[in-house]
Amino acid sequence: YPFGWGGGGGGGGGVGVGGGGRRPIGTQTYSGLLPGFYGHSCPQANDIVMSVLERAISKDPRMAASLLRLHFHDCFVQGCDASVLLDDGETFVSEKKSVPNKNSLRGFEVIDEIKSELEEACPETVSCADILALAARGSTVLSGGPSWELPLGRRDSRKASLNGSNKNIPPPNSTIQNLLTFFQRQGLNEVDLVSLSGAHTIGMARCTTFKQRLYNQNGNNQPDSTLERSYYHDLKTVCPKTGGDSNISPLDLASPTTFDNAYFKLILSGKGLLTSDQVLLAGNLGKTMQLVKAFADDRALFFSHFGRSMVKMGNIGPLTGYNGEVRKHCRKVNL
Ligand code: HEM
Ligand SMILES: [Ca+2]
Ligand SMILES: [Ca+2]
Repeated sequence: YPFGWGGGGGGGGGVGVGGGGRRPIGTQTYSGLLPGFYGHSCPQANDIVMSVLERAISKDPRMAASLLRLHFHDCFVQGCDASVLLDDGETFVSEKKSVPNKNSLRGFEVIDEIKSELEEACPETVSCADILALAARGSTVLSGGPSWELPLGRRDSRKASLNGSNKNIPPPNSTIQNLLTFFQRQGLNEVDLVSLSGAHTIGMARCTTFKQRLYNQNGNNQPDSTLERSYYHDLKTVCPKTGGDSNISPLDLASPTTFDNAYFKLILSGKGLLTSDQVLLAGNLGKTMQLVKAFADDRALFFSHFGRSMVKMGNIGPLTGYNGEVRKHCRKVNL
């Protein structure tokens, strides 16, 4: 697919920043969400999330990455409203069938397990959208990454958008300009782009998402010149010219299950896996190049920016108050 996951640029208008707006209050951004939202109604919510996560991640260390990614793929489509968790409905098609999501997103059973434990402890109280946000933070922490104060109170959508999912999630062969446009559409900037890309410090990617770099990056049957030689040869064994499309390779070959800043160090040595990783440096955009270097140099700096950007991403277009609902099952809307 010459333009990544289909859609490419274009469209998408209006999805994202809706409701809430973004009034600055001190250094925080106002979203209508509050860290203490379940303080009385379900004080044990985070503990329940963490205990399910601990079990799931010790059984499958990649699960932390998969859950972190779920929150991202939720927030970029209609805002952080758990739309990504819905199976096909009567009036909409599941986002699980979109090009970026199908045969790719994982972790739905873990979210179901968290939801069922929460329904037992605090019935009809904690939204699926908040579960995604809590699971993303918990997964980061359990992988050795930072924690942050997490605003809560998102409500769940009554619909999904297959089209929004195809249009709003950036493809892996994006240019730096492309990436910025996708992020700006969600109210996110260059700093957020670089810090949130640092999520690729954990997890895996399928051959199909980076094959073009190995065999035909610019339509000239040549590999991507920004790809380091020995890494290029290693990748070819995982991802042959024909077949093997669902073989997987770590996004951060140095520490694929540890949340650290190795991802940025690898980019500095030409070992970013996806085009979208390597262009943060090779795209020749001063601001993102400087940030890659700064984060490679200073893990604490990366961690503090990552937390801040995760809060910003988590504040995209939430449903609050009487909008939306608290689903009883994360895969379907309430009757
Ligand atoms: C900047 C634009 C981004 C692009 C183009 C991108 C693209 C991708 C692709 C192609 C994969 C591999 C999927 C597969 O092969 O099935 C992936 C995996 C992943 N992405 Fe991103 N991503 C981006 C940003 C983000 C953000 C903002 C986050 C979270 C904050 C994130 C978290 C992850 C994680 C943790 C994985 C590994 C998932 C797993 O192992 O199950 N990505 N990404
Ligand atoms: Ca959503
Ligand atoms: Ca790592």
